[in-house]
Amino acid sequence: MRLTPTPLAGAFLIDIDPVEDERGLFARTVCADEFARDGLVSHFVQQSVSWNPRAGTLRGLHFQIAPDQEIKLVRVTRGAIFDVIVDLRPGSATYGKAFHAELSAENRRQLYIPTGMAHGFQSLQAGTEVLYQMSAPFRPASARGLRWDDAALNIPWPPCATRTIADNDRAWPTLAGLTS
Ligand SMILES: Cc1cn([C@H]2C[C@H](O)[C@@H](COP(=O)(O)OP(=O)(O)O[C@H]3O[C@@H](C)C(=O)[C@@H](O)[C@H]3O)O2)c(=O)[nH]c1=O
Repeated sequence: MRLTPTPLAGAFLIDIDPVEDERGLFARTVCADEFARDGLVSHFVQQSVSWNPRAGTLRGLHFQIAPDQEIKLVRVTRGAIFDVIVDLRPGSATYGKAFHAELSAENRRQLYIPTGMAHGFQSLQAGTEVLYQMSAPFRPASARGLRWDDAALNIPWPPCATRTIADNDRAWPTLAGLTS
């Protein structure tokens, strides 16, 4: 596995180191020892799947507040996403900054998201399936969101003919609104 730090401290892109032969490939996707070397946790308490039949489906930006803040490990098992995180850690040198990466079934890339970040994605292909592992259980009372199109975040969402977004995701506050 190759762990590459992102500009947002504590967030990593994780790529596999495949061993290939005539049958295909084999590769580790989580390793407690390798994760621990870079300070990553590998104990997750929930795993969830997100199915997106249409391209242009946008989910997010989501996070949970204390005491239910969660680490997420995200990968795509079918299709592709434009995956986004935003640093919401008070006092962080990159507070309010966004980072994005393309995760796909083809590139098998994972994004490790530490606590204190909002997360969202846009599906880039019809029939995209996203698999999450989470370090803390889902608690509806702690679930919060941030506006995906807040101009202050300057996220270069890929253009698409039709965007599918849930009403609650259209109604989250902007970054300025989160702190006021
Ligand atoms: C997130 C979540 C939702 N649910 C339920 C609540 C609701 O009835 C239904 C759909 O929930 P949502 O509309 O919040 O699903 P969705 O908008 O796909 O939420 C997800 O968005 C991405 C961006 C993330 O980062 C995830 O952690 C998660 O927040 O599933 C769970 O049971 N467990 C969970 O972990």
